[in-house]
Amino acid sequence: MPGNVTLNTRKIVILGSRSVGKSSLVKGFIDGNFSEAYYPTIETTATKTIMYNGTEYPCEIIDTAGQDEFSQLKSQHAIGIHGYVLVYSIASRASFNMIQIIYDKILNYSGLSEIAAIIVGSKADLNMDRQVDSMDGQALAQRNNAAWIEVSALQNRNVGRAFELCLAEIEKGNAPPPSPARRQGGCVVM
Ligand SMILES: Nc1nc2c(ncn2[C@@H]2O[C@H](COP(=O)(O)OP(=O)(O)OP(=O)(O)O)[C@@H](O)[C@H]2O)c(=O)[nH]1
Repeated sequence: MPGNVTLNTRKIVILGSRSVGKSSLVKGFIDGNFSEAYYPTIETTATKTIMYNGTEYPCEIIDTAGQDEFSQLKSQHAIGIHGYVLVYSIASRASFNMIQIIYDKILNYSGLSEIAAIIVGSKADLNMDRQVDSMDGQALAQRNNAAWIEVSALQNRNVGRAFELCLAEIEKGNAPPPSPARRQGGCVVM
């Protein structure tokens, strides 16, 4: 939304293996709809305002093409991004294994030691076909200091919550420094 960028605008990127339900998650969040049809994504950006702690954050949500271990992270997915939604399907162990690979690629590319991220187990309605225990998802998130949630776009379960938690992760990192600013040798340590 160029022209409408405010100080509060946050950029969020959705990454994960092909067909895990990234677009369905975004669509469910933006307009509350779900479709059985599968159209591989090239890349789209949606915008929606998320309320957090009484403040409105206009969010640019970038839905990407699915990744595999050989995909190169694009610079626009690693630079200038406030938060990440990393999606695997609870019915696909391979998609779960991709999360750490993607996470490490982001750190490598950006040079950051930590990012604001939520790890999302999608298709939670497919419990009969589950290949990833909730405990495994939680442990992965804990290891990477990320939030975690299971969602179902089909059942419209936890869809909005996933984005709110992502924003919470972003704003945790944006917390104002403890005041007064610590001074060392006359310099303010930022
Ligand atoms: N059962 C179930 N199916 C889902 C859910 N979310 C998405 N799907 C289905 O999974 C397929 C892939 O969904 P997409 O949202 O297109 O997946 P994607 O991750 O955006 O795919 P790429 O664009 O290839 O990366 C579609 O057939 C969806 O209907 C869900 O919560 N439950």
